[in-house]
Amino acid sequence: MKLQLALDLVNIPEAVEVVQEVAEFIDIVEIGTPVVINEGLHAVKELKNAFPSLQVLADLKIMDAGGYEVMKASEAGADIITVLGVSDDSTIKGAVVEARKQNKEIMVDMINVKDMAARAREIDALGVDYICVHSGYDHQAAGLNSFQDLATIKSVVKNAKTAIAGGIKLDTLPEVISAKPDLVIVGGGITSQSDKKAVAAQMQQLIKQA
Ligand SMILES: O=C(CO)[C@H](O)[C@H](O)COP(=O)(O)O
Repeated sequence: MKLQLALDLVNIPEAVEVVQEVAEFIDIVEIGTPVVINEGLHAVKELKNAFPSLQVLADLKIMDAGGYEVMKASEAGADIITVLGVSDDSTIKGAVVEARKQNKEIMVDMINVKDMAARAREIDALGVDYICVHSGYDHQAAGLNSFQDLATIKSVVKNAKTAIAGGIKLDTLPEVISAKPDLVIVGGGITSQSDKKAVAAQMQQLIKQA
């Protein structure tokens, strides 16, 4: 099981500063959608240059033109690129084809997918690398989480790795770990803490014990 740090509410220098603090406890650093909107794919390039030993995920949440957008993120140095599960199969297929050419990975974000089991089965058959259940900020504000969705996709996905994101904190991490995803994604659960290093270290320890 791996730990991914999601960076959403920072600029590039702040992102570098946060990762410096917690790099030894994480496997993947995510350049969040708001960071890409504010800073462009340049943020991916800067973070990959600063931390070459970490995998960098570009959270583009691609909805169309999968091949082209994966190509651009790959050029910037992304190792993993996100595509939305609600997008058309042709978009996901295009993303996978381009990722294979560039030796990169595709994560499908299942945010707002209505029939989780049926869509996860279809997406798994498209050859993606990760399928991620996700309660975004708007769902979190409504008190939702993705714990049940994780169990649902785990029961149908045969090939892809499974991931979970959305509002995971130190106190909810044990419940997440007990469902055995391949990847846990944490943003505010680390970045909003005053001692980010201590929290990331505890999270890594819980994951390693699992
Ligand atoms: O993609 C995102 C929002 O759309 C976030 O990166 C993801 O939800 C993880 O952050 P947090 O743990 O703060 O919810």
